[in-house]
Amino acid sequence: MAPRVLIADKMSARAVDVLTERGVEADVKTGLDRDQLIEIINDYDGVIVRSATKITEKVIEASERLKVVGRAGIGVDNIDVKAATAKGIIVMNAPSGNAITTAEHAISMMMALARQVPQANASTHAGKWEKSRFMGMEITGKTLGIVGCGNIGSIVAERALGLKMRVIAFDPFLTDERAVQLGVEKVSLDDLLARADIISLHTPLTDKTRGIIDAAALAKTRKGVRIINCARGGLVVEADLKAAIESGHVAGAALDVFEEEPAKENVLFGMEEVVCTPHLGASTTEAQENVAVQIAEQVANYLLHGAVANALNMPSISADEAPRLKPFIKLAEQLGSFAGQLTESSIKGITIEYAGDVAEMNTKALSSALLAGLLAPILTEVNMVNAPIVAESRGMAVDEVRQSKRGVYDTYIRLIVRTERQQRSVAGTVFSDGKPRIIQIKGINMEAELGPHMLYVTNEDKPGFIGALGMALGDGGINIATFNLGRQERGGDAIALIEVDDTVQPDLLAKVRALPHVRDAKFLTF
Ligand SMILES: NC(=O)C1=CN([C@@H]2O[C@H](COP(=O)(O)OP(=O)(O)OC[C@H]3O[C@@H](n4cnc5c(N)ncnc54)[C@H](O)[C@@H]3O)[C@@H](O)[C@H]2O)C=CC1
Ligand SMILES: O=C(O)C(=O)COP(=O)(O)O
Repeated sequence: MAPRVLIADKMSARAVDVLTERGVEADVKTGLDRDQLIEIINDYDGVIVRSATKITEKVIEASERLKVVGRAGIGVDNIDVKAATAKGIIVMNAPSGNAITTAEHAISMMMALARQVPQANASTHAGKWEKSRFMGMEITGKTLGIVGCGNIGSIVAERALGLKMRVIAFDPFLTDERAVQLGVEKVSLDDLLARADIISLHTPLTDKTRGIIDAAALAKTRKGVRIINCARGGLVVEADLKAAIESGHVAGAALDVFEEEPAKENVLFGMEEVVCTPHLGASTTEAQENVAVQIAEQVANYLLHGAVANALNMPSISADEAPRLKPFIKLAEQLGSFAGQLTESSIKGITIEYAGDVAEMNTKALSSALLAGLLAPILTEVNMVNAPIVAESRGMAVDEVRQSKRGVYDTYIRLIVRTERQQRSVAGTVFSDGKPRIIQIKGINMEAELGPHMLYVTNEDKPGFIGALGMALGDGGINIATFNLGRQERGGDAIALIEVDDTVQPDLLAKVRALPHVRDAKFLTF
């Protein structure tokens, strides 16, 4: 059955074209309220939104089928990424398609502020010809302070330098090299506030950036400063900005985004010094086409091929590597699951060894799959998306080791699990048939393919064990599909990994455990 995607906000029709061309069913239903969305969300494998539709925890909770939320744009503050992660739903955005357009809007806003274009326009249309009322500010030689010098902030910086401005930037993650490359001066926030003639905000809205321009920050700015916000409402405390404009300290502000959107009312509305647009930053034909195509391609690639790009809660897997990675993801999951089902005490830490070709693959994705397999038997609601966070929150140390080929196998993954009581290891490989095999357990070599029902027996290598086990299973009505044996040395520790056709019930398992030479027996499912 073809995957189905809901397009819940108005966007370029190219999104539908791209999805349908690739064999994904697309429905466009915009303007749904929360309850309407909850009612239909179960009909879809994916949903694509812009900033209007809120993908809240309630929507996520209601969705049993949803696998991916796509954002046709950058900011994902309308999506509960945490709730999606917990449920294994990938959240992806289109991080570059509207950056230029948004940067251009910030520059337009700066020009509009400097020359009071909107006010002069309204006045002229009204037939007033107020030539002496609109005295502007020349931009050349002025200092632009950019808060948040990422994708958009960098483009604004480049454009502003072209306008012969001096550009200073505050961004804790901006490297010295990047600042030099861009031609901006890296400064502290206080320095920026003290020196900038114009301040333009380009950070996401986070706990750290919320209210970054408040009364205290404004008090540190130069008299006559102008503020531009084309990032997110909430970065500027609107009431504080209003007060600073009224006092004459701030000369003007240009706002594309507001604390509450859609902004039908706002404390800043009606102020002569304030230029507003209704969240138009990304609204050009070019940008809208870019983000619609990009997100539709990403969502389709994920639903059809398991390729992951620009996800906020999952390592990337390219469309090229997805098919090659697939059997190794299965192997990693199986290794994790095998160890997880055997582990009875809390896991202190694990080491994942990637040897040979697999060491050159996307080990981040493989480790996520392995952790999901490992934690799934212990915890509910764990998956490849949230497993690394779950492991971290449980204080589980995860070490990755990459090494060149060792031993007879070209490539293999070995998992070592350390619990309070013991250390356990299991290794596997993928054969040329694309099927994963377990090749070593506790250092004992074997070659076993895991089926849905497996019996794992540890025993002493003594004559009679195999016959007794076969009899016990036969008496219990259990058919053996495959039988894999391995031992440390003659007469030493031995293991048997047996695929059976049905569930081995606890009473039969107890009988197997009671057989001579058996140390332990576990029934495992995959
Ligand atoms: N008005 C509109 O229509 C649009 C608004 N946006 C918004 O623009 C914002 C920036 O987008 P991008 O440049 O693509 O994001 P980005 O992630 O490339 O850049 C954000 C930058 O902010 C920096 N940053 C994070 N915390 C900071 C802090 N506490 N102080 C200073 N800098 C900090 C980061 O290091 C990063 O360099 C986002 O909030 C996005 O939602 C994006 C597109 C359209
Ligand atoms: O991409 C972003 O972050 C934006 O803010 C653009 O929002 P929009 O898609 O125009 O509702």
